[in-house]
Amino acid sequence: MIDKVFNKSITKQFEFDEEVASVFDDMLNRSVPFYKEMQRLSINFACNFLNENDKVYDLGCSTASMLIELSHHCKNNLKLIGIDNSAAMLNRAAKKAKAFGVDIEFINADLHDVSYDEAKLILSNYTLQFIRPLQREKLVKKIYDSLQDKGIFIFSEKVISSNSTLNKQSIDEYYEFKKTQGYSEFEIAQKREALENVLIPYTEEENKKMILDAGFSHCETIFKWVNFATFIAIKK
Ligand SMILES: C[S@@+](CC[C@H](N)C(=O)[O-])C[C@H]1O[C@@H](n2cnc3c(N)ncnc32)[C@H](O)[C@@H]1O
Ligand SMILES: O=C(O)C(=O)C[C@]1(C(=O)O)C=C[C@@H](O)C=C1
Repeated sequence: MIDKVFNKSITKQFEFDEEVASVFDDMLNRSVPFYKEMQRLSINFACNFLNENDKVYDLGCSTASMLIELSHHCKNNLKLIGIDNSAAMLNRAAKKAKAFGVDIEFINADLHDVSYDEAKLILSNYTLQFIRPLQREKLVKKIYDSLQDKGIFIFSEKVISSNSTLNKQSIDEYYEFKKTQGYSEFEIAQKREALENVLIPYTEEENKKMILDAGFSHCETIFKWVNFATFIAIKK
């Protein structure tokens, strides 16, 4: 279904509710520049590290697009677990996984309340940005603690620039991108307002610092388009 959520005046902050879930795949494809390329690259990097029966978690899995793609491209059999606190998203995720014949365990819970034991790979795309900063640092520490030695954390985030001029130019560039994807200026403005204080982006440097502070030995940007970045972090 086509995303028309912000075609009307907003009455509340952005939420991953039934209305958003029902159009979410279209929303992400049209709102995140190079979303498919980010998936392709993340999966190629991830597969190099994965062995038979490794456990893979996707934190904030939404409709399970990433886990389904991963299962199609990795030659090894994997234990796939998707976690999300939106029941509306997980309903769709379960139907999609069934339709694609992919075995995924879904957990409907807050990311703070479940353990990701013995993970070889943890994925989290555009989700940490929705976690309050103090909680975010704690969650990243938990991710680090849950990973096996030599485990990998791949995550994507909307990012800001610490340079205010470049930051403004980046936002303008992003809104131009949204227009090319068919969103009107009204829709763009409505969504911007709904996301205020809900989506809290860090700079690329802040993201890397948070990762290294949690104990990871290495963190690298594997993809970036203006204000969207994908990182890979390695546990020694
Ligand atoms: C932008 S979406 C993620 C997109 C998805 N990773 C993908 O690439 O298709 C963020 C997801 O995180 C979930 N989420 C946000 N905060 C959460 C929390 N505290 N616990 C569990 N899930 C959360 C939302 O319900 C939503 O489905
Ligand atoms: O910042 C925006 O306006 C966006 O649309 C980006 C973004 C994201 O980065 O997650 C925000 C909310 C939706 O989950 C889809 C895309």
